[in-house]
Amino acid sequence: MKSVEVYILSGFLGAGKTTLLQNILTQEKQLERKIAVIMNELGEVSIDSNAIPEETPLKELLNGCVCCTIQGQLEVQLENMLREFELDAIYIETTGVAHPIEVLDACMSPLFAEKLSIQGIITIIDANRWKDRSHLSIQLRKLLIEQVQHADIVLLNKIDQLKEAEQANIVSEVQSLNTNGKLLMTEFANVPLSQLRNYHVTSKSPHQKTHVHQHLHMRSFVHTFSKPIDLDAFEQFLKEMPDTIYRIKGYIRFTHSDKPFLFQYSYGMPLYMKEQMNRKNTLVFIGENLNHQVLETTLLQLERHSNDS
Ligand SMILES: Nc1nc2c(ncn2[C@@H]2O[C@H](COP(=O)(O)OP(=O)(O)OP(=O)(O)O)[C@@H](O)[C@H]2O)c(=O)[nH]1
Repeated sequence: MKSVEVYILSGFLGAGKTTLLQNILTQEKQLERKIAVIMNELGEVSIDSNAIPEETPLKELLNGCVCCTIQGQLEVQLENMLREFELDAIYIETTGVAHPIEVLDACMSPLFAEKLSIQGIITIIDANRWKDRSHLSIQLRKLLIEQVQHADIVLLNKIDQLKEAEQANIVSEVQSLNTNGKLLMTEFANVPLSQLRNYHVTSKSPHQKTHVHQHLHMRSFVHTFSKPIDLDAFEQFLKEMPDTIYRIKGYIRFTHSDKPFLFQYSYGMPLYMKEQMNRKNTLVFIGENLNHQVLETTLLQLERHSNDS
């Protein structure tokens, strides 16, 4: 029986893991390979799963991080995948705060020794965030560095947002942290599959098994609006919200349009994309030390204010 290739996609919140996965799936489809995806999200709802084509087998691990609280569930899902489908490869998209080595550990269970062939860890970095990482907490900086150090391939993404001189600096920083890995620079995670395949896991140096999240207090918060929101008021909310909210994603309906929008926010940058399908107006917030009560009250006020006439 041939073994199924496994790729682990790692990288901080909003770095471009889902964008990368979409690019990969398009290319894999052209090669007519049978692919499955395992997606792990910190929150209780998954927004990214809508980005995966319907014909691709998908298992979701929600409401916890695969590298600690739900490691056992990853093993179960891998087993289910192998039982249910004839596959060429499985891509595992980890949460933005996962420690890739612990995800690797879960895949290396003796249960799968003959069935899985672990191809490696692909870490994607948001080049801008990397440049400004001194603004992050020590724990987050440490996590970013470890995601780079343990990667077999590092994609330095969002280089469209960097000046050329900055690129050279970041390249040498990343190379000095990971001398064995391969470094590629990307825009919108655009990379030929041939550059990502045929990489085998190098022996990993031991790492301190710190449960980063316990120190980070990284939390997710989900809110569903029942009515449309005023765009200006929403943008004002984004400006005023705590800067420890690193990531927002979901669907939102505005008063000026009858179509919902897919909303993405990472590292201060909002992005709105009109959706054709009807979606529940649910946003997922991910951040450190989120005060759920304050956030809930503010969002309810925003909804009331948007609908006062
Ligand atoms: N300007 C720019 N934006 C990008 C690039 N790559 C991705 N993005 C945008 O960055 C945002 C986050 O990208 P995702 O692919 O969802 O990031 P992610 O790592 O899957 O995010 P999480 O799952 O929340 O951790 C989206 O709005 C993307 O369109 C890039 O190279 N340049």
